[in-house]
Amino acid sequence: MNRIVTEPAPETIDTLPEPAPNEAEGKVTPSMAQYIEIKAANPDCLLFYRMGDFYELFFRDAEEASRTLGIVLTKRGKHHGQDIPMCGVPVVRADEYLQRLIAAGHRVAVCEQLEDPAEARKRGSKSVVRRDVVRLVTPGTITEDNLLDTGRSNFLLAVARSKAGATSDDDARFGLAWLDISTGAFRVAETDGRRLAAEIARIDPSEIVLAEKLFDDEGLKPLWRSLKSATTPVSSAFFDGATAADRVAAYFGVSTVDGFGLFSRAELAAAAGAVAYVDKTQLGRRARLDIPVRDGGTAIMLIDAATRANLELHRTLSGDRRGSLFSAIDRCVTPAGQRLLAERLAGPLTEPASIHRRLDAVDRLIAEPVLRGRLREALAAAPDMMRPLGRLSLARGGPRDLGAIRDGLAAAAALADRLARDLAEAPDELAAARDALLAAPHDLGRLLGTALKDDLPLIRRDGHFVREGYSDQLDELRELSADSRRLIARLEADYQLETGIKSLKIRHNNVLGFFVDTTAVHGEKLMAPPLNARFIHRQTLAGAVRFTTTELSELEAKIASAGERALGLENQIFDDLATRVLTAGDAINAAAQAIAAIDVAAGFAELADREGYTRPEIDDSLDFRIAGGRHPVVEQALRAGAGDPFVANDCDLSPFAAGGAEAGRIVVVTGPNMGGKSTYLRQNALIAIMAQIGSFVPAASARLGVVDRLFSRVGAADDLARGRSTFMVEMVETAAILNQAGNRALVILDEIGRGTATFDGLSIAWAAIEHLHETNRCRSLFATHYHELTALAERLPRLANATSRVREWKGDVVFLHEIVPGAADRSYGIQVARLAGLPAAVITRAKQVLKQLEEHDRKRPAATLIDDLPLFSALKAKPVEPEVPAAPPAAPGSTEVIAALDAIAPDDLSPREALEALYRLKGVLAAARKG
Ligand SMILES: Nc1ncnc2c1ncn2[C@@H]1O[C@H](COP(=O)(O)OP(=O)(O)OP(=O)(O)O)[C@@H](O)[C@H]1O
Repeated sequence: MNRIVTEPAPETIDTLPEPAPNEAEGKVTPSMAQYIEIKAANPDCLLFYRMGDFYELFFRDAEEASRTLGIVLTKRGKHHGQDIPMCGVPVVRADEYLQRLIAAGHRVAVCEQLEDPAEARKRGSKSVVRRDVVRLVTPGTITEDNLLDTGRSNFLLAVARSKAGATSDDDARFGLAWLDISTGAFRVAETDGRRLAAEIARIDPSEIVLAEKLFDDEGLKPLWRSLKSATTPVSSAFFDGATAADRVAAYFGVSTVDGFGLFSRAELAAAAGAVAYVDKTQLGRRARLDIPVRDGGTAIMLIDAATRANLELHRTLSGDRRGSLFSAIDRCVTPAGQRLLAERLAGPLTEPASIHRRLDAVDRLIAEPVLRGRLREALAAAPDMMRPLGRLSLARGGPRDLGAIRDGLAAAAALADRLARDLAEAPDELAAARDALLAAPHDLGRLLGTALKDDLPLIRRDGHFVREGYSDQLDELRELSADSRRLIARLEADYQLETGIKSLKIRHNNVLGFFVDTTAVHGEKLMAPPLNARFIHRQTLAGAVRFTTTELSELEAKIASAGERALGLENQIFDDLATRVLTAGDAINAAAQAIAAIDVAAGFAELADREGYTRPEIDDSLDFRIAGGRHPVVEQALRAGAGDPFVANDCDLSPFAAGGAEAGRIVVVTGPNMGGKSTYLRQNALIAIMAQIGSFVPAASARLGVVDRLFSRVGAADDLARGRSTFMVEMVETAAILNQAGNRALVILDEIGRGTATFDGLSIAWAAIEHLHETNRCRSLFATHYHELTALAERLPRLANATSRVREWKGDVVFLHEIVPGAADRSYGIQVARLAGLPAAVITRAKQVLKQLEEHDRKRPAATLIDDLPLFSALKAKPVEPEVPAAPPAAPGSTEVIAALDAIAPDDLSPREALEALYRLKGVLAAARKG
């Protein structure tokens, strides 16, 4: 790392670990003692130790940071005879380095100088500049824009467990409290052990805090380990149930939390843990938080982590936003809108009325394209107000944050005006947003408009952000310093005249202040009488000599004092404006949320209009009838690529009279590789999600009974970190589905069982379908290459087959991507392999092998196999008991052999007859195998 030091370092007495003579004997210098003390108080953080213009890191911290950041590791002095490793980052670029450290999973304690080094010097030459940690930077508690993703909330989640009355871990109640200190959002919910993982996946926190005991709990360790979020164990005292309510009340400055609504013990404990952790990391600075609200809980579609990942809701499996459902449906123009959309996508609703409330707003904005265009224009001019508000509450805000509130309030006024004027009989959601915008503190917006300049600096330290005309006093001081500058210019002209040196200049730098600058030749003249009476020598450089004069020093003092007073005044004005903003914080936040809600509704309307989506019909039934459905992401990708149209497909999983009103259909989809099976499965799941977040859907029509839980088992990936092979992961996910799906769930299973030997896989797939049909009784889509499974439709009344059509043309396959009723007989795997470029020799050989295998297979077709299965003989007679596990497929011929064995009475046989019986048995088996 390059360091250019142009001036003496401001801190001279406190240059930490300079080698001191006594260190060799094991003693430490006062500055080292200070470092060690602060580091000891923050053992789990990298310590950013402020020294002048740098944050320095020492010892192991330095080694760790230099590795993570790729910056040079140097050494500075000795400690107990050993070199002290050191590295540093410039304060001006600290954010960038912090971001990388946080992303790499570190926590950073920022230790600042709390006084001017000159102050410390006054206490004696040995004294050390006072320093302390002012903030812990952790993944869940950041507020800076460049550390955050603008379109994503940054949640800190606190998890508390209450075992009261529970008999097992699954029964234990878990309190969840999650907050985003950058926006103030604060929610709580309660869940049980079974739903905990799915809830955490929905919240998608950046950091989780929990009591050490919970962190070390053997039963929960696999869950913590599986999470991407940083997990931070803290003392159990953070979650102490006895003081939780008081702690939360104290944070909000109220005497009781009763006014916030009813919270369970577990929820309160979690909320207390969350605010205690905020206090700990912000070191007493009070982050502005909304009053905690109980989250929808049961009114939200539960989607587990694997399903979220597989369906690529927020990001693709490779971690990109591009290619995800989010990016396909995001037409928001504000960061707050994007965050709200991401949150809605994470938790689709399950109450038809709430869904329709959102759909009504979208519907109306589709019907009013001119108004929508105007609203979106106004929205685009609205900066994020939530995060600036968060920073101001933590005294971390700058002039641009005040500017964002000013511009945000102006946009809020324009939006409110537009809605009030142009939208008669507004649907509920838009009416509520309009009212929140009307109630925003518009006077304050106007005040900020008169107080702040148009273009604002990032930091307040150097002033220059208050507009002329706002404060008479400030204007006077500015005038004074402008006057003084004019005086200096006049002085320069006078000196040139007096000395006859035309090149004489008055200049300024930070070390000398104002000075008279001449060349070396002219310098001689000024140092000689009579001019030396006026010009006092300050500095001689290679080509220049510098002087000062009494008038110049006086003027400088005047300018400095006017500048200092002006700066002081600007800072006072800043504090005053920031206080006013914080006082109106709740109303500003409500307006910011209203802006986000309008943005999402208008974005959905834009999306539906441009993409030809329709309004889904949603109710409490178990229907699932989609006509002309499309995959929102693939459709857009095809259009952006070769421009191919997406082939729309129907899907009907609705119950029907003969199948029982309380159970949906299962559709088994077979068809060639590349035929569009996976796309079809996913598109139907995505349509359900889109409908339930309140969006129109890519279909000609869609009638859906709400889905309360969505499961998917698609794609295959191993999880070596958790010691699970691909097949094991598949089975764990399948087990979760079969154990948990109720009749309101939607289940998407893609190629179950393909990760193992054919018969094992087929048997598992088989049994899974039966279980879904008989026990889970939920709406399901099942894609498979086991064509044998299509025969199940004859026996399971609510099972239907669908297949993806292909056309064969001169030995090639053409994929039509049409999903039609019926079953496929082949997979065309070899044709697809040829398209993929497998060597011709391999293709030819594969065809030979396939032919032989098919001939062999013809001798025992699938139907015979099914008839052989004891389960199916039983099924014909009476329905299967749900709990009875399906029997595996029997080996061909076993029934006949068993019957023949049954007929033998060994005690009645001579040895010769026994031998003959054995030959007979072998004969029966051979005959059965031949078919
Ligand atoms: N309805 C459709 N309209 C147009 N193109 C489609 C459609 N469905 C799928 N495709 C295209 O076909 C490709 C293959 O689809 P998909 O992966 O769904 O096939 P699959 O049947 O699941 O294949 P495999 O059995 O090999 O997994 C997709 O990447 C997509 O580009």
